[in-house]
Amino acid sequence: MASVTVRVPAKVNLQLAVGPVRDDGYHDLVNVFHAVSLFDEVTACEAAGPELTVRVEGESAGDVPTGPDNLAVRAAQALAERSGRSGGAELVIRKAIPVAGGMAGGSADAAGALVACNELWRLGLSFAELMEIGAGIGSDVPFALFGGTAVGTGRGERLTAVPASGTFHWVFALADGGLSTPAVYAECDRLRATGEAAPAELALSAPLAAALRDGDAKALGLALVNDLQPAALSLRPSLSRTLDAGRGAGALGAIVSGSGPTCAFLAESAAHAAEVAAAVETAGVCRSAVTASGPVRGATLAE
Ligand SMILES: C[C@](O)(CO)[C@H](O)COP(=O)(O)OP(=O)(O)OC[C@H]1O[C@@H](n2ccc(N)nc2=O)[C@H](O)[C@@H]1O
Ligand SMILES: Nc1ncnc2c1ncn2[C@@H]1O[C@H](COP(=O)(O)OP(=O)(O)OP(=O)(O)O)[C@@H](O)[C@H]1O
Repeated sequence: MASVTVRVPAKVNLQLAVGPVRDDGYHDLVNVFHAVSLFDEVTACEAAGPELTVRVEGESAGDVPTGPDNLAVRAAQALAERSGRSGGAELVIRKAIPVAGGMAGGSADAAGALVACNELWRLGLSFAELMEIGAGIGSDVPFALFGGTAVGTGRGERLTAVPASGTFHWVFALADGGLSTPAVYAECDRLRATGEAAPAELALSAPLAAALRDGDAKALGLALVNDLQPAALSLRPSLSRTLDAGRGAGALGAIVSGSGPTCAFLAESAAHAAEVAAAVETAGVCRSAVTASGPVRGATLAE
């Protein structure tokens, strides 16, 4: 039976500037996404009937819904509706991206399902059409298709590539349990309403853009900024110990990834990343630590 497999990267946010809450409940952002080499794999298999089913494999499979709420199923459903084809497929997700970890794992699976089903069903939709359908599923989905390093405006779905040179080496400290993205945005609003946090300027950071252009990891480490970090720390105070452990191990930058609770550390080299990972694991401040590099391509058909 025919099947198509797509590999999709996780993201870390290098700059996450969050504006005031909008009437539709979303926040306007200046969101610099960076795709890293931590991948989920989505396989779409031909099915006999018109049903869309999903199976999830991997350590954290138990935390992922396997019904119509699964973001990969929702994406395949939206693709079927948009193309007028009543699609049937069995989706298999091999999960390596932490669930509810601030690394857009669910969005990656949605992007993977769009690319895989577009191919399996021979729909021939364009990249731009897949991006548009993806934006209807979640704000982070278009970037999982786009990949590389890019700035997202609006709610994060309007993307422009950001020039970057070289490879950056990362460590991700994975936490036990996740954080809810809406809850972290709501906490950010609350902290601002009480004066405990100040709203950011919605502009691409010039030092960050220069560091990316020059491939300067030291400068990039200093320029990392996440407006959701105070909110994630407020909801999960123990993350400050995780960040401190990475800084203590000589990381060039330490930041909560998106809405958290994963913490991201920038290292000087692959060897330095392995040292930082070992140090944060030994400090006992995370479930485990993994190394990765970026930027990498967005959702890509496997050979
Ligand atoms: C934190 C980030 O991961 C950074 O890239 C994203 O902004 C979140 O993107 P996502 O998980 O794809 O989020 P969505 O599924 O679009 O929205 C989930 C919820 O997050 C909040 N949300 C999301 C994006 C945004 N620009 N403003 C928001 O306030 C809203 O409460 C929304 O109901
Ligand atoms: N395929 C999927 N993989 C992971 N979670 C999924 C999936 N489909 C639905 N979900 C639900 O979405 C919630 C958020 O999952 P996800 O892993 O995308 O969070 P996240 O990485 O914090 O997202 P983001 O960084 O985009 O805010 C999970 O708690 C889970 O219930």
